[in-house]
Amino acid sequence: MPRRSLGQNFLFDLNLTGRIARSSGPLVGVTVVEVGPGPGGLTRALLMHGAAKVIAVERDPRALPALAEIAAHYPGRLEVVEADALEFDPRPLIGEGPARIVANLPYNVGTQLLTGWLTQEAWPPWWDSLTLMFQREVAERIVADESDRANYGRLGVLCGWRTRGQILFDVPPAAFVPPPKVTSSVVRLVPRPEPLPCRVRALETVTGAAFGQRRKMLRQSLKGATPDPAPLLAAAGIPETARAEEVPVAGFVAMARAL
Ligand SMILES: C[S@@+](CC[C@H](N)C(=O)[O-])C[C@H]1O[C@@H](n2cnc3c(N)ncnc32)[C@H](O)[C@@H]1O
Repeated sequence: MPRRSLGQNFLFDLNLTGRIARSSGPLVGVTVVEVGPGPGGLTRALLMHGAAKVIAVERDPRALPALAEIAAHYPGRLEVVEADALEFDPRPLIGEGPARIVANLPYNVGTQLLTGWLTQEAWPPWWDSLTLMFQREVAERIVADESDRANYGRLGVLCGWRTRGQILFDVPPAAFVPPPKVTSSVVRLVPRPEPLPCRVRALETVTGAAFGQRRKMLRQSLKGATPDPAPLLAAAGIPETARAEEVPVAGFVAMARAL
């Protein structure tokens, strides 16, 4: 029985799992880290489409027998780790060559995992792309910039700072077992090789304050980050009367650098 508390909505449609696997980019020679393989529909597709190795990190031990069966079909290419992906670092298991992350993520921890992958200090990161399934509304927040004020926020700034992202396609609830309440979307994010330098912490402080009171002018909302926001705004060339949702990613980075 799928467990709601673990965000278990499984995919069995071979066309769909194949489409997700292929949309991550050419797989031959690539090591894929898959979070939450569950019974292994997407895992199997990644292996069928040529991934050199899949490191599958699953928290639910009930999925292990099905994954062991897949591993037996692809000797030496599937490594299953029973762990909480929020705490597990796959890097020691990755050998030479390109690595990437592909996952139909558990919705309850999806954004937390994404934030973890985007906030590591070392950049470019160890992965060459992220191909991830989210609820449609979360996907829209991930790719939003200031031209999409309804969805632009902390997540959009973080993703836009370090990656280029796009929504590839939607997946209807009926494609999952059991069906979730909302439409899902597959998002692909590719690291920017040289994002504007700034400290992750400073950026999080600035965006937290600015979007925490998004209807207020920045000269007010940024008091959550610094007692006197005026010099910060001047250094970044942003009017004191601007609101968070009007400021492009580069503006937030400039403020974080001045903090
Ligand atoms: C949305 S299901 C996707 C399953 C499978 N990839 C598929 O597409 O059919 C999410 C999976 O993530 C697992 N999971 C939930 N929380 C996890 C965590 N913190 N670490 C690792 N796996 C987790 C669940 O047990 C479940 O198998």
